[in-house]
Formats: sequence, C-alpha cells, structure tokens
Amino acid sequence: MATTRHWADFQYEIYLNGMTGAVPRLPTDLTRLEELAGHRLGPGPVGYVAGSAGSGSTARANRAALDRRRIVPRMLRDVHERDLSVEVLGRPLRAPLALAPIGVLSIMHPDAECAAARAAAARGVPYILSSASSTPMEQVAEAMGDGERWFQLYWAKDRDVTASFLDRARAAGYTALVVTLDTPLLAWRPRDLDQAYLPFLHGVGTANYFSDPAFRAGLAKPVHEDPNAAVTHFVGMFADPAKTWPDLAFLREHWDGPIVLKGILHPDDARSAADAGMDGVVVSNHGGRQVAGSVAAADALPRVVEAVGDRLTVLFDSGIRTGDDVFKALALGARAVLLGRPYAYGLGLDGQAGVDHVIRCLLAELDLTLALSGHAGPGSLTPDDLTGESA
Ligand SMILES: Cc1cc2nc3c(=O)[nH]c(=O)nc-3n(C[C@H](O)[C@H](O)[C@H](O)COP(=O)(O)O)c2cc1C
Ligand SMILES: CCCCCCC(=O)C(=O)O
Repeated sequence: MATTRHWADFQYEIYLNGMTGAVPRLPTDLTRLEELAGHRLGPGPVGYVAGSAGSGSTARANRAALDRRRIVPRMLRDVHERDLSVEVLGRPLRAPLALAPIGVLSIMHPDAECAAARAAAARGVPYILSSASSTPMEQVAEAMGDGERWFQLYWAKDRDVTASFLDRARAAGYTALVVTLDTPLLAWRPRDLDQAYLPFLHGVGTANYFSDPAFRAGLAKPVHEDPNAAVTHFVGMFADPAKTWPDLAFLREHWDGPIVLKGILHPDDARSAADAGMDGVVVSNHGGRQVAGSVAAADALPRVVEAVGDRLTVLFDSGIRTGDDVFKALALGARAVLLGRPYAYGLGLDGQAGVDHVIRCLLAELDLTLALSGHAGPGSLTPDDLTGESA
C-alpha cells in the first residue's frame, strides 16, 4: 500500500507483509501484551507496571465498566472517507489519543521515555511526559523534535522546584500542563510491597529532580556525593498531601498555557476545576493504582461530562486496551483518551517499534470500529451509540 489514508490501512499492511512471510512481532490484540511482557521482562518491572492498589478491584472495575457498555452499530451510513482528527486544548490532533504519563520507563527499556516519545511524535500523537521520568524533560523534548508534548506535574512540596519545573517545561516546548491530583501519597500496592520493589528508592524516576537547580539547592551535598540523601529529599517532597483547591492559583500564575487536572472522578471536583480557571480534566483513577475500591473511571465519566462538558475539555483514561474501548469513552463524552499500560508493555517488548505497534493497532481498531458502526469520525458519537448504562 503506497500511502496510508486511514488508520485502518495498517490492517492491509499486515496482511500484505504476510505474503512475504512476515507477521507482526507483537500481538495485535493488545490485551495479550501484559502476559507476554510477564514472560520476557523481570517480575519487579512487570509487577510495578501491571500492579494496582489493594486487591486490584479498581483495575478490574475499570475493565468491567467498559466491557459492560456495548456498541450499537448503525448501518448504511457513508463511512468510506473517515477522519479521526479532533481538536484538544486548541491543538489539532490526528486522532483522539495521547500517551499517558508513565514514570520510570527505564525499568521497561533502556531507551525509556525517548523511545516512547519518538514513537508518539512519528504518529502525531501527543506524548505526556511524567515528572517521574527516567530521562530529563529537555532530553525527551530533543528526542521528539517538534512532536506535540505535554508535561505532567507531580506537584512538589517545594514551590521553587515546582516553579523551576514549569519554567523548564515551557522552555523545552511542552505546550500543556497535566497536574496529577490523585497521588499525594503512594497507595498500598501489594504486588510491589511483596517484592519490596520501588524503583524510586534506587534513583530511577528522579531525573527531572536531580537535574533541577532548585532541587539541588536543597541538598547539603551534590547528588553524586550522597545519592541516598538525594533520594530521601525526593521522596519527602515529590508530592504534597496538604494541598487544597486555592493552591491552584500558584500554578495558574506560573503557567500561561492550558492546565488539565488528572484524577478527577466527582462532578463537584470537575466544577471546582472549572471555577479555578483550569482548561480540562482527565477522568482517571490512575489505572486503579491509587484508591482501591474506587469508582470505575468509565462509570464516573458521564457525570463529569454532564457537569462541565460545556466548560472544560474532558479527557479519559484507566482501562483503555482496545479500539472499542476508545469508541466507548468518546461516546460517553470524552474528547480524547490517554493510553497507559499497553504502550509501556510495547516499549518493554520492542522499544520504539513496540510503542509504534501499539499506537497503530489501537487506532486501526478504533477506525474500523467507527466505520463498522456507521461513524466517519469521533464527532458523531453520542451515548446513544451504546447500550444500557450510558449515564
Ligand atoms: C507504571 C505506571 C507509572 C505511572 N506513572 C504515572 C506518573 O508518573 N504520572 C501520572 O500522572 N500517572 C502515572 N501513571 C498513571 C497513568 O498516567 C494512567 O493514568 C494509567 O496508566 C491509566 O490506566 P491504564 O494503564 O489501566 O489504562 C502511571 C501508570 C503506570 C502503570
Ligand atoms: C515516590 C514517587 C511515586 C510516583 C508514582 C508514579 C506513579 O504515578 C505510579 O507508579 O502510578
């Protein structure tokens, strides 16, 4: 196939390659990646990525809430020309997808965030870099050229460090700020506790901090002279459970681009975000990694959309594994979704090519699901395209 007009063309590319004996290096059913990663990568890293809070009930609920909703396909609608593009936070995107912020990616692959960011940039998908990345934000920005990038903030106790992160992110071309609110403390995560595995304690995921002048100013000795003290300083200040809504004014003053609050599940919190001058929210329970027993993200989405859909950009994550999951989130009112664990597994299994594979599979499947359900793009989706609990 000479040119790719539709994301679904990836399907033919795979079949055509098959005529020369080539088959995809990774499964095209992305739900199989976790098991494969479990065989090929160490139990610590895979346990950290796959794991969740408590007994895992929130992560299971995320999947169940998406599965429970079923698509009601419509027939005889012209879908031969399709366009998945959307505008998000004033930026045109090729598809309603961004890569979610995932910290410590060097536990999955040595090329870590740079490989994931390059794959995203090559497909026109925004990459959201975690504060807790294994690679400094400037290096990731350089690796992805002019690719769309957003910066995820873990809102440090120390205001100077936060202000410094925002200055650095702006200078490195990150256009939007995603402030994660659901991790003021690390949750009870039995899979990591049982292995006593926490990458941060080994200095993984601290690159933005250790390279930061304001962070370093708080250390008695340079990082290389006393790395343990640097890690302790990081753990003590990476987030702040004392923050409240009025504190958002500080971020609004120091960041002139769009600000999106990640981890919103209650409609009143979404309203507070709008009242505080924020631009968007991510309806997310952190992939079930924070509050065990939490509401499933897809169950929270309709109420948030109803509360603020006309005031804020509503994004969604937690449980997205397939193109039909994306379809459902969009039909429930999300403007776009963030993809989490599947791309981390793709990275672990095949570096940048693995992330590319994951992006292409997801968007090809979305394109086909839309077309086969009578939609030429995300714009025509409504809750009426789903059965049952669309609210
Ligand atoms: C290993 C791992 C690390 C994560 N690190 C971050 C992070 O640094 N910042 C953040 O806001 N969210 C982080 N998340 C949460 C994701 O951004 C996203 O909300 C979650 O993965 C979505 O759930 P899903 O993977 O089940 O789709 C992390 C998730 C995983 C699996
Ligand atoms: C001590 C730092 C914890 C950062 C948490 C990273 C994350 O969001 C996750 O693992 O989930």
